[in-house]
Formats: sequence, C-alpha cells, structure tokens
Amino acid sequence: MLPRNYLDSNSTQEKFRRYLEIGILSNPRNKCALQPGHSLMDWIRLGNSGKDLTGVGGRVRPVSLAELAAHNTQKDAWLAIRGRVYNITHYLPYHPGGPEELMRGAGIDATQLFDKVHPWVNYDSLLAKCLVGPLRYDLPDAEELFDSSNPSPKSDRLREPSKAQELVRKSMENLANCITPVRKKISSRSEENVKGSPPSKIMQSLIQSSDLPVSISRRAASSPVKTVEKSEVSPLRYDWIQTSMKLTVSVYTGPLANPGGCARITEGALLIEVATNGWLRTLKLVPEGKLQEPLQLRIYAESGKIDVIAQKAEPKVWKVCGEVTLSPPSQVSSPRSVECRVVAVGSVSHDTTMLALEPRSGPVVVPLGHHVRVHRRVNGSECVRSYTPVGDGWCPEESSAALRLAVKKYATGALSPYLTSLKEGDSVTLSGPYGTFQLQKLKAVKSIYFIAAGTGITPMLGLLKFMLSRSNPRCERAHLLFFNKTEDDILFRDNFETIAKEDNRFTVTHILSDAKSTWPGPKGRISYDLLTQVLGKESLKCGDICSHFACVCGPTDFTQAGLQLLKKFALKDDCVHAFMG
Ligand code: HEM
Repeated sequence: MLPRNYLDSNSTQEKFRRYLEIGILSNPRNKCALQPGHSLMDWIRLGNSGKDLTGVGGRVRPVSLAELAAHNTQKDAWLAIRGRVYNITHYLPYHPGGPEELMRGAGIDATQLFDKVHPWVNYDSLLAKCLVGPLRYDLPDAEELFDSSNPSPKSDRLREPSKAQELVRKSMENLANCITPVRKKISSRSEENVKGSPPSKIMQSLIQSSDLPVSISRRAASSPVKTVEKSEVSPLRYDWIQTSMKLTVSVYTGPLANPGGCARITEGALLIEVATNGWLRTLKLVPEGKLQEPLQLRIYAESGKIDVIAQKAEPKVWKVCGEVTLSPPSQVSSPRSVECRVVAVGSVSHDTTMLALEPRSGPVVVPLGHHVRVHRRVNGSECVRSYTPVGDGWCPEESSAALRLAVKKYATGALSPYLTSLKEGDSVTLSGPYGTFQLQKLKAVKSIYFIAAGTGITPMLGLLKFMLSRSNPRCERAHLLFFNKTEDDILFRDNFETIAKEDNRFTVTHILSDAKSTWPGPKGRISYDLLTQVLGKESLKCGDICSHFACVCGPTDFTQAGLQLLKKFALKDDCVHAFMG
C-alpha cells in the first residue's frame, strides 16, 4: 500500500495518454528492471537510515545554475524540479525508468522533462532526503549569455559552446518554462485583482519558438488582511504553472497551517476555497482560456501548500494565467454541506465498510485530524454521525477525488445500517469540516503516541503518515496502542505491520479485551497499568517544548478514560489531544 503514496495520481488513463503522447508505450526500452535491493521500499529504508543523501551535509542552501550544471555525472548528479535542487546520485539505481533516463535531467532544471514523462510522481516526497536547496535563477552571467534582447554576436554563435555553457543554456530554456515565483506582497486593500503579467521577452521568444508543452509560473500575492489581526490569519500566497494541457494553481498557507479546501468551476471561473484555523478565503481565477473538470486538489500538510490542477479545454500555452481575485478572510460561521456520490463500496473488516464518496461540486480536502458529518432524515428527525476521512494509502482501491469513510455497522444503529447498505451511484449529504485539532501543536514533536479504540483509529491514520514523512524535525518515535475486542476487529492491521517493518521508528501494540486464549499480546481495557506496561512509565513526558504528544480517540467512555489516565503522566495539557465527534 505504501508505494502508492509516491504516485500523486493513479489515473491509468492519464498515464497511458501521456505515454502515448511521448512515445513511451511504443518503446519498451523505457521499462527498467531494478537491481535486487533497489525497490521503492529499499529506497525508503535508505532514506530513513540517516545516511546523508544530499552530499552536502544536509544543510539546505541556494544553488546557482552554473553550480547545478557542474553536477552532471552518474557519480555526482543534481537535478532541479520546480525551483528545488536535488542530489539524485543515490536515487539513480532506484529510478523505475532506469538511471540513463533519469540522467537526462542531470545538471539542469528538469521540470519540463519530468512533467512530460510522469507528472503524477510525487518527486518531492521521494527525494525529500536529497534536497540540496532552492535554485537561484538570478545569475547575471547566465542572463547575459541568453538574454534575447541582447542577441549573441555572430562570433559567439560560431563558437562551439562548452558543455557547462550548453547545460546552463538548457536550464535557461527550462527556466523560461518554469520560473520560480516571486512571492510579492500586495497592499492591504480589502479586495485585490491581480492580472497575471505576460512573460518577459526572453520567455516570449522561447515560448513562440517552441512547440513543446511549456509551463510558466507567475507572481504570487499575499491575501490582504485588513480587518483581522495578522496573528490570527496567516497571509495567503499563490502562483501558477502550466503545460499545454493543464493549469496548476498553488496556494501557500504556511507550514503546518493544516488547510482544508475545495475547488470547483463556476461560470467559467475557477474557485478555490481555503479554510485555515477557522478562517475562509476564496481565490477566484477568471482564466485566460477555458478550463474544464475534472479538477484535482492536493494538500501538502508540512508546507501547507495546496495544488489545484485543472484541464485546459484546448491544448494551448497561455501568456497569462487570467485575472485573480482574492477575497478578504471571513470567519467560517457554519460548516458547508456537500452532496456526494458513492463511487466505491469496499470492506475493511467483517463489520466495517469503506465508502468512497465523491463530492458532486468538485474535490474537497478535510484538514488533518478533522472530521465530517453525515446527515440523514430518519422518521422525521435529522440523524447525524461523525467520520474522519481516511487519507491516501490505506485502501487497495483508491480514487484520489473521493472522501473515504470507514463505517462500522451497528445492527440497531440509526445511520450505520443505512450507510453500509449504500450502493455505487447513491447520494449522501456531508457537512464539515469540524474539529479542534491544531497541527501546529506537533511543531516540535519527536515522539507521538496514538491511543485508539475501534474506528477511533481513523483520525490517527493521517497523522501517523504525516509524522513519519515529515522532515523537520524528524519524528523519532511513533507508537500506536490499538484497543479492540477481538483480532477480527482490528482495522488496517496489515498496513500497520507493513509500516512497522519498513520503518523502525513505528511500533504498534494491539490490545484485545475479548482475546482468544492463544492471543500472545496484551489483553484488557485501557488502564494506567496497561499504559505503563506497554509504554514504560517514563516515556510519556515532555520538556519545555512539546517534544512528546499523545492523542486519544474511540468511543466516548474510552476517550474520557484515556484523557484521565494521561493526566497521571508528565505531559502538559497542550501535548494531549482527544478527538471528539
Ligand atoms: C527528469 C528526468 C526523468 C526522466 C526522463 C524520467 C523517465 C522515466 C521513465 C521513462 C519512466 C518509465 C515509465 C514506464 O516504463 O513505466 C519513469 C518512471 C518513473 N520515474 Fe522517472 N524520470 C525522470 C525523473 C524522475 C524523478 C526525479 C523521479 C522521482 C524521484 C522519478 C520517479 C519515477 C517513478 C516513481 C517512476 C515509476 C512511475 C509509474 O509507475 O507511474 N523520475 N521515469
């Protein structure tokens, strides 16, 4: 299950269309058998081994184009994607397309090449441990060499360019196709229109002379914050990037801002709603050309970046993105209702169903550790239940646009018999997001304890993946204490075992209240003795900064008991969170 995380989209159709477009399907040479010991899991293991994969001691620092160009051999290869330089030397033998293919991007800004082959690959996760630093495009010598307003003298053209010059030239071409956005603050007016400015001369000439799909990223702006305290609402910035087929609008909410969001196309405009910390802002883009659905929405929890990817109705490179309006922040007064279509029904245990629900109005992402409510009228009164959507990488069949809910069936329940009997195509009404969990609280956390019972595991899933994948600070320990009645009741057991095998920072302890006599693990209900027996008396404590954190979720009695018991450990109140429906 884990490898799927590293592919941003699993749309087979898109993959095949793309491969046909660039001729990979007709070229079996591109399929590469990896050497033993070079699977994705081996790569993740190497990344977690503590070995310095950056080659520069792991200290992030800016890289110039000339410096990038100098790292272009199999023994020392760097590559840049979307303004970030990675040392790919160690990754070469793990690359599923083969080292030679990957070397095509060595020493240059390979954004365009990468996007042409496999834009769905989540390169920033895969190469997180290989980050050297941001790419600096502002080298005066490089600009002098290739500024179209100052064409090279004839004698220069006749001269054979050196290898390094040629690599810098390639990078400048790629740069014309993908410029690191200049994040510029705009004035504090209550509403602001920003017209995407046209590309510079050099970019225009390169775009016009090229029939390849290109990508351009333009300026970003912070959202105006006039009527609210700055400390309450972090500034919002955005930029965009394109290929001839797609437009990606990225919105930056800030590290650990834990945004939720939704995106839709209404009357030709792309609307992106972003909710952070109880504040809602809407970015409206009236695009240069026509955009169409389906939209994809991705949120990166550590950086707080939101990507919305829209299809262009006609394949074309736009000179500007369109007109952007950023609304001032308004407080989220009431949660939104969303009409969803059931797109898949699966099973996660003998009594728990996984429902995949696709919002009809466009993709929706719920902040980490937050939940939605399902509404239904039963015998004239409204019945409501809370569910935390299960993120990517936990279920065998996943549609990235869907909200997945794990619904346990209670024979006499008011809502669960109805929900577990739903079929593909049926409709469900959700509202949300709800919740009080603040990701910021995990800012300095290095050890995290998840204490869950039954379907109370669902808020923990996203947090567990987040903690194990974050780089700064690196999580040192994640321990899940999972309470269930019987072995058959344990949800996602195989997933936990796989993660524990792959990552020695993670431990799972299953505790059963109604275990068979053959059960080798701990038995019983949550108690102080059990917690100290499993975790050790000293483990749950935090210093001045919240370096240890515990969260609890399960039936109300369980959660309250868990909270009481945690008080007996040396944890500050701020370092404990109870998820309540
Ligand atoms: C920029 C230069 C690159 C080129 C020319 C390139 C080329 C290719 C090719 C030809 C394939 C094989 C497609 C197939 O037969 O299924 C492939 C697969 C793959 N590449 Fe790259 N690649 C590049 C960069 C990267 C980077 C930077 C990463 C991530 C760190 C990456 C990760 C992958 C992955 C995960 C696959 C398997 C994708 C899938 O199954 O959908 N590649 N690449």
